[in-house]
Amino acid sequence: MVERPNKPKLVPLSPTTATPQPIVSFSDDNSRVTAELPSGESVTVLLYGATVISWKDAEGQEKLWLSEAAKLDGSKAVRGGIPLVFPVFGPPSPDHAQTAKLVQHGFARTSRWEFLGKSTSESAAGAASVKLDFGLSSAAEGLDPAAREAWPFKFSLIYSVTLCPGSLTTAIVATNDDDKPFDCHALFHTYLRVDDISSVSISGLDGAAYIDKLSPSDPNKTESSSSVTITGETDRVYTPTSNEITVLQGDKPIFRITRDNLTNVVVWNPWTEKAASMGDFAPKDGYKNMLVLNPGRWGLGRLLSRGMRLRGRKLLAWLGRDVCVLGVMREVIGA
Ligand SMILES: O=P(O)(O)OC[C@H]1O[C@@H](O)[C@H](O)[C@@H](O)[C@@H]1O
Repeated sequence: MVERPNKPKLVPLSPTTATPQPIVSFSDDNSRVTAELPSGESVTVLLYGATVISWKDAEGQEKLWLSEAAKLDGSKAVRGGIPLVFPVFGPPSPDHAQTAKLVQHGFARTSRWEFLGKSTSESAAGAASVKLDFGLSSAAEGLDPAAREAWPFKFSLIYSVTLCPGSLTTAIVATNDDDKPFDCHALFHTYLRVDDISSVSISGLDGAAYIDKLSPSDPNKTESSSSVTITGETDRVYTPTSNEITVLQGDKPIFRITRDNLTNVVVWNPWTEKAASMGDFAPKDGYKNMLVLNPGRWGLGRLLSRGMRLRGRKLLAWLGRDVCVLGVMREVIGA
């Protein structure tokens, strides 16, 4: 090689001051995906159920409650974090033929999802965020085998978990790939971690109609309090008028949950006896440190088949409702 005395210097291909990027890593035999932001926040998702099992803030503080006895080996739905509820919420009703054979809360939380990839973005202020996408469909190998028989529809789901400095967003898009319509529910069963349930209150439910699942003889009620507190077993399905609810610990807002296209919010705390009866709930007084809020859609969520969607455009316009796709459903958690 000939040496040239005035050889030009190599120009670096990328600037040496590149902005730090989120790091995405896999662990436990590729069964978990963790994303970490340069600012310190992190989220971990188990492919089983696409269950978010950890979300930490920039200081490393865990924001979600996860039972110490939760099964993380794919043998049971995870007790804690954010299990996904689809296509049925609660015990299926024997009166609804389509979902009657499903198990409580459906199969999304007990199926192994596929990791579809990550995308990163940067805000104008330079803050990096990361989106993790997961997929499950009727053709997927990971679909809970019992589900195919119990709910024989062609469908596909894309679930996205976006971590930003100060917030976590979950969104799901459900599509009917079948030639017949189906009804479905979809909820994010979110176990929020709180310091002490006795000083927690929830605002944003004032005036909301709700179904009190613990009062089957008289279930239809209206929330009269602007500050709902939890003082015993609670299991209610709210239809709030506001898209934002705030969870406060004392006077301090600790979670602000914004819903987009999600009609309902379930408020659940098992309290002493129910917690004691659940084998995977530990410690038994863990109910003092958790509040389950499930933003989601309970009630009619009818997805039309592909053919009907095409044929039905005019009809849908006439009905004035977009029932083609369940839509993007999102909860943003962050204080
Ligand atoms: O024990 P699972 O199936 O996870 O359900 C826990 C709770 O989930 C809540 O969302 C329901 O409203 C409760 O009725 C139910 O007990």
